Amino acid sequence: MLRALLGRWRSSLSLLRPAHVDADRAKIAVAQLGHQYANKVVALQDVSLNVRSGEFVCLLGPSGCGKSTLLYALAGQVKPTGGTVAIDGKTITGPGPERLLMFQEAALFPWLTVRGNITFALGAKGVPRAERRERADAFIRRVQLTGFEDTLPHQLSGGMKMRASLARALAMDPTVLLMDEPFGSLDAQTRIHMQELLQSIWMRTGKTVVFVTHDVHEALMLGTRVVLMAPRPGRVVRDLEVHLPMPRKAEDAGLNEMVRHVRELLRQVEGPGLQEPAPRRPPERTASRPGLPAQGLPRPVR
Ligand SMILES: Nc1ncnc2c1ncn2[C@@H]1O[C@H](COP(=O)(O)OP(=O)(O)OP(=O)(O)O)[C@@H](O)[C@H]1O
Repeated sequence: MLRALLGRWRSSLSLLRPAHVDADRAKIAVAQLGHQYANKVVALQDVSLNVRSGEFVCLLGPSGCGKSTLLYALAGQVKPTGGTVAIDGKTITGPGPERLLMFQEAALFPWLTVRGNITFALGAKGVPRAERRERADAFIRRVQLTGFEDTLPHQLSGGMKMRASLARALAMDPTVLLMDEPFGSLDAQTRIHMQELLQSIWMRTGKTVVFVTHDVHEALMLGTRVVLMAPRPGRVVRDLEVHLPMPRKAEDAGLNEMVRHVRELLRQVEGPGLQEPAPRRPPERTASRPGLPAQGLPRPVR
């Protein structure tokens, strides 16, 4: 019995392997990235990370380890103080239409319906008026919101708002989707539902996704790769490929064994001196978020 359990544990952990991706084969190539904020906090130090096209990479780590700073540097919203980010071999200098950033807030225009939010975004992208409605409805179907096309955001639940936001993001057709704890404010059940939905959409569309989370289970449920980060200074400490088959189920035994193992790895890399809470963010960072219909639109440079 014990031998069987040990065997199963070993076999699921063998599905977690160090990642090695050459920069010249990468969709996203991050090289020796560093970022120091004006208050001298070193949010990132010497971060190098290569992401293949079509990978689902989860940035995982405790509060303050620089996950969001790295994500915003990929979006071109943070100008790093050192190093480079290249997309398809071209160094980025700011935001671009091939990358789209999604936040925890759904950021829908409150006066527009679900369909209206999407057709507005399609209009901004230059899609002809005649095509917008049909395309919007196709994405509404994809996120399972059929029947809510004419509903205003305040009439939707948190999960439904997030689905509408995801439909709008997909309608913009970026090749890279950058997601900053998008399901962080949802209840546990809705969160699992959203994870399953996102996974099935990712499997069909093959988008490159970089997804920030501090939830180990979420990272292993979704990621083909998990990048473990540690704070002060923010850095990458492990880069692991997850070879668990997809689609994954939240209660899958192999997944949950892996979760326990990665939690232990995180405990080791965090160390005793890192348990103190991270300094609070300055107010301007969050103040601009509520109600900000800002998918893909410039956010303040931090
Ligand atoms: N605008 C800013 N000005 C100064 N320091 C900042 C700013 N934004 C973040 N920081 C600091 O940079 C470090 C990394 O922050 P970041 O938000 O990137 O970490 P994180 O891992 O995403 O944290 P969390 O999980 O809490 O969102 C932290 O110490 C944070 O206090």
